[in-house]
Amino acid sequence: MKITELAKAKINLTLDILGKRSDGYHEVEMMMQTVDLTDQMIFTLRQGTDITIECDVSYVPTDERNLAYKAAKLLQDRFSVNKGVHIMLHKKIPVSAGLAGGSSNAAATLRGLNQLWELNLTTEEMVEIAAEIGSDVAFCVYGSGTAIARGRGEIIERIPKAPPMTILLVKPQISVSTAVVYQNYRSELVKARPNTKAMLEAINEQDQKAICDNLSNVLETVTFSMHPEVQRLKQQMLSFGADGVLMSGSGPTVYGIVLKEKRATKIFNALRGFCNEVFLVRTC
Ligand SMILES: C[C@@](CO)(OP(=O)(O)O)[C@H](O)COP(=O)(O)OP(=O)(O)OC[C@H]1O[C@@H](n2ccc(N)nc2=O)[C@H](O)[C@@H]1O
Ligand SMILES: Nc1ncnc2c1ncn2[C@@H]1O[C@H](COP(=O)(O)OP(=O)(O)O)[C@@H](O)[C@H]1O
Repeated sequence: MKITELAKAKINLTLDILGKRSDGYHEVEMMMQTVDLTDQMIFTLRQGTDITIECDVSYVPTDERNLAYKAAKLLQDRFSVNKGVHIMLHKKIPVSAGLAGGSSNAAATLRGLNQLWELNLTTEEMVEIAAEIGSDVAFCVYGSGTAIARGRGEIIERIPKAPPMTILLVKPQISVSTAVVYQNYRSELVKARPNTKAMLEAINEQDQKAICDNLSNVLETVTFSMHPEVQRLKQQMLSFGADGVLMSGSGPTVYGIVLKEKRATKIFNALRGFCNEVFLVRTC
């Protein structure tokens, strides 16, 4: 028996930090949006209880460090499952990019194994389990759409879908650690905080221009100071004519919303001249 699931990347339309928590995490308020850059995952039932992972790119761990493995093991232990699985992961989402690739794989594993192992879990039950794997996994359980994430990211309020928009994603050839970025966050260095209410209104009214005007991420202050080339990339995308540009999550991916289709293709080609990893995607 085989189950196929698609794992979508996310971008943060807003990301605000409200304070530091006693558990070491940061209290966040962020608007999350899926885009149609997807990994494909194929789950095949195995005899015995082994969990094995195969991936078509060499730099993703295929052992217990893989978030998909963690999700499978958690389900197996929690529900005393005496079945195994082989997971084939076709990777398209750049790794350590601020696009929640690993989290989305973990969420797709919860959905896939819920079917393969016939666990009959509700979405809400999967969301609860997701929080034990990572802060971004809960949002990814829903598969697609727009939401506000609070707490350490695991409390999800689903909101109306953002309008369909063309997005350019650019992943610079550097690696940033989410933990290090959060550790180095200093609220006094933030000049303008996100206005979540204004962004919500913009989405409710399907006002693309207002969405572009309200993009905001307080973690830019940290990643830009560690890697000035990420800030330069943002400036470049704005000067090329993107309508709104923001770093996603802890970075280093920078995305641009381009409201005119023809202009998006032009900017895409210009960026491909000097960046390896550029993707033209849509909100979904
Ligand atoms: C910044 C964001 C924005 O969507 O995304 P990415 O850049 O990773 O895509 C998320 O908050 C990342 O979520 P995720 O990548 O799941 O984080 P986790 O594995 O739970 O935590 C990694 C580390 O980040 C820090 N962390 C994470 C979340 C949070 N609310 N406060 C924190 O301080 C902690 O130091 C933790 O050890
Ligand atoms: N299924 C997975 N896909 C990608 N990376 C994974 C996966 N499982 C674990 N990782 C590890 O998780 C880390 C963060 O990866 P990723 O989820 O792509 O980052 P981000 O949340 O910044 O988008 C990397 O060090 C990577 O090796």
